[in-house]
Amino acid sequence: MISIPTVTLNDGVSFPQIGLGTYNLRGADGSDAIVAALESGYRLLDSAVNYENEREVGEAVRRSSVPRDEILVTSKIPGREHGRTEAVQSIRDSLGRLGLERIDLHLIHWPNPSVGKYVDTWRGMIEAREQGLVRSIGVSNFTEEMLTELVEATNVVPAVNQVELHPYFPQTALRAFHDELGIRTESWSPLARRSELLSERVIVQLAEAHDRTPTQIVLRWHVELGSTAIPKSADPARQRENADVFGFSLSADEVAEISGLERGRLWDGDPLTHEEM
Ligand SMILES: NC(=O)C1=CN([C@@H]2O[C@H](COP(=O)(O)OP(=O)(O)OC[C@H]3O[C@@H](n4cnc5c(N)ncnc54)[C@H](OP(=O)(O)O)[C@@H]3O)[C@@H](O)[C@H]2O)C=CC1
Ligand SMILES: O=C(O)C(=O)[C@@H](O)[C@H](O)C(=O)CO
Repeated sequence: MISIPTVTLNDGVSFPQIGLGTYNLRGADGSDAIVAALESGYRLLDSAVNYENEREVGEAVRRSSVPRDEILVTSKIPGREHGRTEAVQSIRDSLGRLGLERIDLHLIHWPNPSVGKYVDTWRGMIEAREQGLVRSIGVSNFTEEMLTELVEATNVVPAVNQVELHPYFPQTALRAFHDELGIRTESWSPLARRSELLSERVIVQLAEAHDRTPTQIVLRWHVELGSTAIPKSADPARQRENADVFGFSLSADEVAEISGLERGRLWDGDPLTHEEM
């Protein structure tokens, strides 16, 4: 079994350096895939109300041989459930679907600035944490300005900001801001959804030099940046490949070479304009 090292979040919780994305893992196959990941060493699962797979995630947690306390389950509040009381209710509903007594990390999925309720939603998340419904609270797709607004309004710094991050979009400025505030960066679509990234010359050459796969080079780059990547794979062998990135390292020059692939967001996911309900 692979042992995935952890870091400590700003609320004292131990947080794995690699987790499993679960977007599109649904039904019996989805649940089997999540069990396989837990059995091979994954301890962090990333779900959301909008993935419509909280039942499968909860079932996988119960079916696996891993003790519940060792697993961190993440879910996210969708845009249509923004607001202070709505957030608490959304979390209760997620708990019901998951069949769990506590969610380990809960995030605001998208800020949806035109709706104007993310600060109230954050207040609801703080209440949910006080009520013991969730352990850690954080956000996703938040900009520097939005993070500042949350902290100024509530004095509570999110534990995590989960954002689009891969070698085509390294998020250098936002990561530096996270470091200043003590927010853990989490990378969504860390493999750029298996686009041409994995056949980029620099990635293939580094894979040959380190006797690793291109995917492992990309995921080790996330580790070197200090961001928790949550690659999604339905395949147990690829899940193991993705988690097995702690037996080698990349030099600062190699990290910089990979970051040189920067060209911007791959999808239309600018949180100032992209909204999801
Ligand atoms: N907060 C947010 O707004 C967002 C959050 N997310 C989260 O981030 C997670 C990961 O992002 P996602 O968009 O799924 O994309 P990823 O970058 O994780 O890429 C997933 C794709 O890569 C393939 N893949 C995985 N491992 C390998 C491998 N070793 N070799 C070759 N191909 C591989 C998968 O196929 P296969 O399954 O067949 O292995 C799948 O097609 C999501 O599942 C979700 O949990 C994603 C988007 C937005
Ligand atoms: O996967 C997620 O968490 C999302 O927010 C997705 O909706 C993502 O933005 C997407 O797949 C857009 O096509």
